[in-house]
Amino acid sequence: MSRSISPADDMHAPGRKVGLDEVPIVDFAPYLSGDPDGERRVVAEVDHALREIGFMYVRNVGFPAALRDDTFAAMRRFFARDAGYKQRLAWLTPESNRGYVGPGVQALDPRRPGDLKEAFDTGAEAQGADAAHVPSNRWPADDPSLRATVLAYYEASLAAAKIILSAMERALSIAPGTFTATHDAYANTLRLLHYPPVPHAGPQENQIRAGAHTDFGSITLLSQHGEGGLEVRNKRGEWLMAPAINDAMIINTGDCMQRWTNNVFRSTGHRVALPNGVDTNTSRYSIAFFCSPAADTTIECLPGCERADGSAIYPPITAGKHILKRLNETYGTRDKARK
Ligand SMILES: O=C(O)CCC(=O)C(=O)O
Ligand SMILES: [Fe+2]
Repeated sequence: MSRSISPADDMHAPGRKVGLDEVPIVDFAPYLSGDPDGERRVVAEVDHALREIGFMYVRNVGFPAALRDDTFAAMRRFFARDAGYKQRLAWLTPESNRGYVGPGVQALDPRRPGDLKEAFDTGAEAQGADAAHVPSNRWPADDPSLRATVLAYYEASLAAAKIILSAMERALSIAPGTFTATHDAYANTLRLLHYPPVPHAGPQENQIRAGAHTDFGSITLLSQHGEGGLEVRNKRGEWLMAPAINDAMIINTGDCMQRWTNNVFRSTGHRVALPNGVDTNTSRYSIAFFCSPAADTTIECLPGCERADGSAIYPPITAGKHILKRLNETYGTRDKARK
């Protein structure tokens, strides 16, 4: 079934099922066991996955399954509310990047119509004096358990992300803390996603659930509910279906990490297609935890990642500037969608 697809031209042809040699499953149990051989093995697996494909499934990274189930239940409740309720919590600016994003508002592939999805973006709550510069979450006042569940999910995701980031530091032989100590600030985004049913006559030409894109930050931790729908582009340009696997999260590296590592770790294109390529009468839910370094972190070629001649591909940039630029590109359609 393997075929060569030009991603730009073939929006609707479904991908083929991914092979585990292509997106491997990395079991973190040996990494956390304290056994040096086990640790080395996991680090090597992470290194291979992120250099070769930029995606991996991760198991046993300490994320509580019950919390994932609770969060899916809470977001199902939220997205079932009427449009007016959700719109009162609307996402307002790329700078704040918090709140409800309605259908068609974001186009992850800016050359395409807006994505057939709705989202709710949240982040860490400001502590003390940080409130002066940290954007506020836009929680619904009548559902305190949504806030509590989502904030718990945020904390558990950050803890899991730090374990993965520490393995990545070891894979690159860079100073411990280079990644783990720069991801504590308020730059991470926890995004709840709902892809509603798509009626047969619904989509515009080339409109899918999430257009082909790369992620903006350092790593993304994704939980899919049910059947999946995520597709990952391999080096040959083929779309591979990456279904939900029990007890595993999908991890991928984003543009910021690719830039930081001078392209050693890949930021790989992906999208969410329609299950049968045309329409669907089922909803899909997913949760993405987008990790980004603190906004003032300078992203420049890490030691050991230089090209053979010692040079770097990219000039230095701050993480905040880089992420804001990418957000702005994908929200170019928002004024159109509101009309
Ligand atoms: O919903 C998904 O499975 C992936 C969404 C995604 O790639 C994104 O929002 O960046
Ligand atoms: Fe993505």
